[in-house]
Amino acid sequence: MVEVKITDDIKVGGNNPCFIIAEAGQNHQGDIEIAKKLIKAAKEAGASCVKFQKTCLKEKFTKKYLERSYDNPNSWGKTYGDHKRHLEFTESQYRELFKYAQEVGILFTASAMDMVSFDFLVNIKVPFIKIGSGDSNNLLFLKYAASKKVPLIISTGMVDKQAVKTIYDIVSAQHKQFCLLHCISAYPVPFEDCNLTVLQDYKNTFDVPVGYSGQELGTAVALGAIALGAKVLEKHITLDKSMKGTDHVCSLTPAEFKQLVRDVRVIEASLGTPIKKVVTSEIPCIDKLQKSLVMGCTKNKGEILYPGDVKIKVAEPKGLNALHFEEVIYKTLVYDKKEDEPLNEGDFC
Ligand SMILES: CC(=O)N[C@H](C=O)[C@@H](O)[C@H](O)[C@H](O)COP(=O)(O)O
Ligand SMILES: C=C(OP(=O)(O)O)C(=O)O
Repeated sequence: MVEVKITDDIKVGGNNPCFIIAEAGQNHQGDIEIAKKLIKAAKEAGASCVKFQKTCLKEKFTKKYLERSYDNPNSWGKTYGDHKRHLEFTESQYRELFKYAQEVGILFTASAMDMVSFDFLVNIKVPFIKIGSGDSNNLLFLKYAASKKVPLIISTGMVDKQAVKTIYDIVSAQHKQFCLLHCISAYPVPFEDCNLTVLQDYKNTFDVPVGYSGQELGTAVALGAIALGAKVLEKHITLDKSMKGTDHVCSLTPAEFKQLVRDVRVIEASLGTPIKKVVTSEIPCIDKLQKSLVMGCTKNKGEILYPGDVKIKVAEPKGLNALHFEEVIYKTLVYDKKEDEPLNEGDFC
C-alpha cells in the first residue's frame, strides 16, 4: 500500500486519515493580513494544511495574455496582468506567510503554477508541492517536478483518463511519492458534472493515493468523496463568500470548513470493515429487542411442533435466535411447554 510521506509524522494514503487541504488560493485579495486570517482559520477548522497559489506571471502567461482586458466584477485591474499582479504575493511575503503558518502550527504550501515558482517552493522547503489542473496537460513541467523528488499532489481537472495515465506514467517513472486528485475545473462545478465515481476508477488504476479537489458548492460532494476512498481532500476556504474574486463563491467559510473536517472524521470512523457481523455495540439492542423462538400455544411433552405452534417474539427470557425457526418445526417436544415460554436447544428432538 503506497503511502506518501509529507512529514515525519504525516503520511497520506493507506490507513492514514484523509489529508485535508484548505485552499486559500487567492481568496486573500492580495492582502497579507487576510492571508494570515485564512491561515488561522484553516488551523482552527482542523485542516491538515493551508495552501496558496504561487505564480511567476511571465513564466505562466504570455505577454499578450497578461495584456488582455479583464473587465468583470471579480477583477482587480483593467488587464489580466494587473489583476494577477494585485493578487500575487512576493517571495518575501511567502516566506512571511510560511513562518506565520509555522507559528500557528499548520502545514503550509502552495501550488506551483510554473517551474520558477516550483523552484522557489522547493527552496523554502514546503512539505509538498501541489500541481493544479492548469498544468495537467503540461507534461514538461510534470516531468521536471517529478525529477526534483519532492512529494507532489497533482490535480487532474480539464483532461481525460488517457492524460491522467500519462501523468501517472511520467511521475511514477521518477518516484511514487505523489497523489492524484480527481478534479473538475469549474467555479462552481454543477453537481451532475462532479463525476465522483471517477475516484473508484483512479483507485483501481493507480498505485498511489487518490483524492478529490472540489470546486462545487457545499460539503456534501466532498463527504461523498471520502466515502469513495479519497485520501486527500481539497476545498477552497474564504473569510466571506461575498468578497470579490472568482473562487469565493465555491469556497467554504471557516465554520463550514470546520464542520466539513468534523464530518470527514465521522465518515472515516464509520467506514469500518466490509465484513458484515454483529458488533458489540448492538448487544444491548439484541438483549432488548431482538426476537426469539417461543411457544405459540401450550403443548405437552411428546407433541409435534407445527408451524403455528412456534412464534417469533421479543421475549424474556429469550429463546433460540429466530433465525432457527425452520430447524424447530416438526420436532417433538421433550418437555411440557406453556404459551410464550422460550424454546431452546434441548427442548425438542
Ligand atoms: C485552474 C486553476 O488554476 N484553478 C485555481 C484553483 O482552483 C483557481 O483558484 C484559479 O486560480 C482562479 O479561479 C483564477 O481566477 P482569476 O482568473 O479570476 O484570477
Ligand atoms: C488549480 C489548483 O487546484 P485544482 O486544480 O485542484 O483546483 C491549484 O491548487 O492551484
